Amino acid sequence: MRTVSAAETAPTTYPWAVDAEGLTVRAGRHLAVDGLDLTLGTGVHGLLGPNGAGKTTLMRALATVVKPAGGRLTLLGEPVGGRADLRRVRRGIGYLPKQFGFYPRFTVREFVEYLAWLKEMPKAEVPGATQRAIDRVGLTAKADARMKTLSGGMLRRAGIAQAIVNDPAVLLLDEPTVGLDPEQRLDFRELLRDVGVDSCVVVSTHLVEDVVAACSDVVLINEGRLVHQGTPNDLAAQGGDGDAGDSPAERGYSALLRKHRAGEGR
Ligand SMILES: Nc1ncnc2c1ncn2[C@@H]1O[C@H](COP(=O)(O)OP(=O)(O)OP(=O)(O)O)[C@@H](O)[C@H]1O
Repeated sequence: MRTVSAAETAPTTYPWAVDAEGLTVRAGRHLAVDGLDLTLGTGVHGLLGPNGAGKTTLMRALATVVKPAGGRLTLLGEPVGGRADLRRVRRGIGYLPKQFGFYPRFTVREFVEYLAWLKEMPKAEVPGATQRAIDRVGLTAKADARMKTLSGGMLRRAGIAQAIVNDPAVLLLDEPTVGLDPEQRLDFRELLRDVGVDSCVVVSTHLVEDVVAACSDVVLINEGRLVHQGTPNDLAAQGGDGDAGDSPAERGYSALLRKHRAGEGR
């Protein structure tokens, strides 16, 4: 039987899981998110953008790792920023950073359990939730292997397991498919679709094909601003024969960036 998480039983009185208006976020001294307007609800949102677009910085703000420098950000109905108490919001978030740390001598199970504890999950739920998360990412056979013995792709799957262990209402995955083999990427897309049925999933990636296959919504940002938001079909419809790319969606991506850069005078 599946345990119902706190995130699921919490009243959902907010229209959007993520609601940002004029959001600015600094990365060092640089304003990496620069006046972003964005609303995200239930579903799988693919976050696309060229190197340096601000994807990682945005993800860090959504994960409440970094506070906004300005504008408004509301997560799960709670305003973030200032002196807001973020504990309730954090219990509803799962986050896989691009680079994540771990104790190499921990087993996969210990690693996931430790993160479940940090997320303040009720103690009695932790073992079952940990096993379920490990099973969902296909690491059952490695549950008791030490983290330092895992391959790159397996490590990333352990990272995904800790991100989903609390059945988060908002799941943030920063380049989660790096290192996954083709079979694992297919399984991962299925997992995303599954989690996205009743949660808000945000996946940052450079792989346009992953977005087309697994996402219900595409968010394209450039220089910290929203360039386009729509379905994968909308994205594909933006491109033409003259645009760079091997697929309609890639050509749509190139066309939108080209128009955005021209509009900004670059
Ligand atoms: N610590 C920092 N100090 C100064 N500038 C930074 C810092 N971290 C990031 N930046 C700058 O902020 C901008 C956004 O970086 P960010 O990592 O959010 O982009 P990204 O879209 O995730 O890029 P990539 O696709 O290359 O991972 C870039 O111009 C980057 O150079």
